[in-house]
Amino acid sequence: MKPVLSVEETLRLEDLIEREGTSKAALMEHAGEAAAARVAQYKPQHVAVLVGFGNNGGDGWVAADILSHQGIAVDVVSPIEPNEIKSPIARHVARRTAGRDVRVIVGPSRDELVSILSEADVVLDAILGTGFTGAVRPPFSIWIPALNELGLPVVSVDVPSGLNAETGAVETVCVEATATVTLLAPKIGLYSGEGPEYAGEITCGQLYSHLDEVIGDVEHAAEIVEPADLVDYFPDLPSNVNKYSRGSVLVVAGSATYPGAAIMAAKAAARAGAGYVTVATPDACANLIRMALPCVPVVGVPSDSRGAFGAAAASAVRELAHKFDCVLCGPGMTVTAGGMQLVTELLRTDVPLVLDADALNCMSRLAIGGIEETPEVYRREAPLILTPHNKELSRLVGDEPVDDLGSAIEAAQKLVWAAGSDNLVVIAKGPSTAIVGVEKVLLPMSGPASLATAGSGDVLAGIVAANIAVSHGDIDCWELLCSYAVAVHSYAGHAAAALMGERSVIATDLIDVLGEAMNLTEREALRDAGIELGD
Ligand SMILES: NC(=O)C1=CN([C@@H]2O[C@H](COP(=O)(O)OP(=O)(O)OC[C@H]3O[C@@H](n4cnc5c(N)ncnc54)[C@H](O)[C@@H]3O)[C@@H](O)[C@H]2O)[C@H](O)CC1
Ligand SMILES: [K+]
Repeated sequence: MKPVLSVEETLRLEDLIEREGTSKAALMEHAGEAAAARVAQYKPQHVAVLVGFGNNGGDGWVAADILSHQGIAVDVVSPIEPNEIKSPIARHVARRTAGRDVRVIVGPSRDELVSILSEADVVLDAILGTGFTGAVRPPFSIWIPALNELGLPVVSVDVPSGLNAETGAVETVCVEATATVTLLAPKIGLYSGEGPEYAGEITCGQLYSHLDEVIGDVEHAAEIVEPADLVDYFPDLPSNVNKYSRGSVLVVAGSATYPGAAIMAAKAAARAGAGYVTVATPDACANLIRMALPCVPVVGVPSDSRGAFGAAAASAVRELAHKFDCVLCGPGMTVTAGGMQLVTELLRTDVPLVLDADALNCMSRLAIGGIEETPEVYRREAPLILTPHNKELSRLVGDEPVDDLGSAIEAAQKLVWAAGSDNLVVIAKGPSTAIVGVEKVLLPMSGPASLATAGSGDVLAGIVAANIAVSHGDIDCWELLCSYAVAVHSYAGHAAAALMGERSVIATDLIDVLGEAMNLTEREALRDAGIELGD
């Protein structure tokens, strides 16, 4: 796993490295080398380097010098003369570079800038980095749209200029990078908010050779899950299993209004490897679900007058629950009094539990002002996995706003820290999904846009439940097991898009390609881990 840092954590890391004997000036030299190396991959003959007032600009000045030494024509565009730069380390490298074989243009008009940029094969964006806050001010508010309009390859240093490195927010304008060379460690804003849209391909500049020895001493906002991290999490299928010992899942879901959600969750659980899946659903929709799922036993439990779980459903489901390796509750169940009793009852069982969709909304009604105020309601010995999207997560924490990765992580941490259990994991779903446990925040491989379709969450919940059932509790890191499930869901999005076209994928397509998605996840993990693949 690769650490992802907040801005404050990055500054702390730089200080720590300085105490170990490597100065910030030396880091800037390495940052410039990393940026120049990334630009050189384009094999350019002419490069324009846009620099700002700060140390991000300093990295750009260093890179400009290196590129010109490689025989590349380099234009450096700066808002001020090198002598006027306030940061001593950036001023030093700017003066050094200006005295060498580069053309320096200070404070160009928009037209002059466009004509300089038009001569370049690649542009290096070293305008603003982690020191940037608020809305972009002139002259950069003029430079950035002019650059974007030209559509040239752009390599951004650390973060695309205009992107808030902490939140991923873009207030006004932001460089649309082809590639970003982030420094020391990726910044959380690259994965949050609008970061993924603007950053292009992200690579990390290795500025310090002993990083592994010090990075553990700085807290990190999150960690990126790499394919090789998942090698221990594939459910294998020994020949001596039977349908029960493979892993059994009870899907408590559906209502007369939303029977399809129960069908999709159950089918996904079966396709994701559970040997025995059963659905418990209100009587009112049981027959319809039976017809749709010939391989799955469907148990009807008492309905209320609207065809949702009724008051007597909770005890009927509790009797069933303890016979299964995992219970998934929520898809399509709607929020009713009977549903709330059902969720309360399931939380009290000792069976691993996945709560999704309206089970989460029922849970958030169990406490006013945030469920984390009453952790005894959801604190339990057995694993509990919550799979909220932003709105559901917001309701769980008393309607605190949750609108980007950072706020989702914060809200999820409130829940897991209040319960304080290793077995509680929140899969905070969004364009960038975070998996939040009491000690870890993991960022699994992010899924394609084809996953943004109704029912996609029901499929993910089924995959998670199946993997818990198949593991039989033999798991040392629930966050990684959840990352595996999210990776399979993402690969299903890719595989379904390849078959159906990205805009045409519907949730049932994801279920049909789950077998292929699991194979893809496994192959990628083995390849990343350097394990030989058979033919
Ligand atoms: N992480 C590392 O190991 C290293 C990082 N380096 C680079 O340093 C920058 C951070 O540098 P800093 O000087 O703190 O900030 P910036 O250059 O990002 O920007 C500061 C500069 O920008 C001006 N500014 C701030 N907000 C705005 C705005 N809204 N509009 C216009 N201008 C704005 C402000 O006035 C300052 O002058 C980091 O990203 C790395 O690239 C080092 O090289 C060392 C190694
Ligand atoms: K930048």
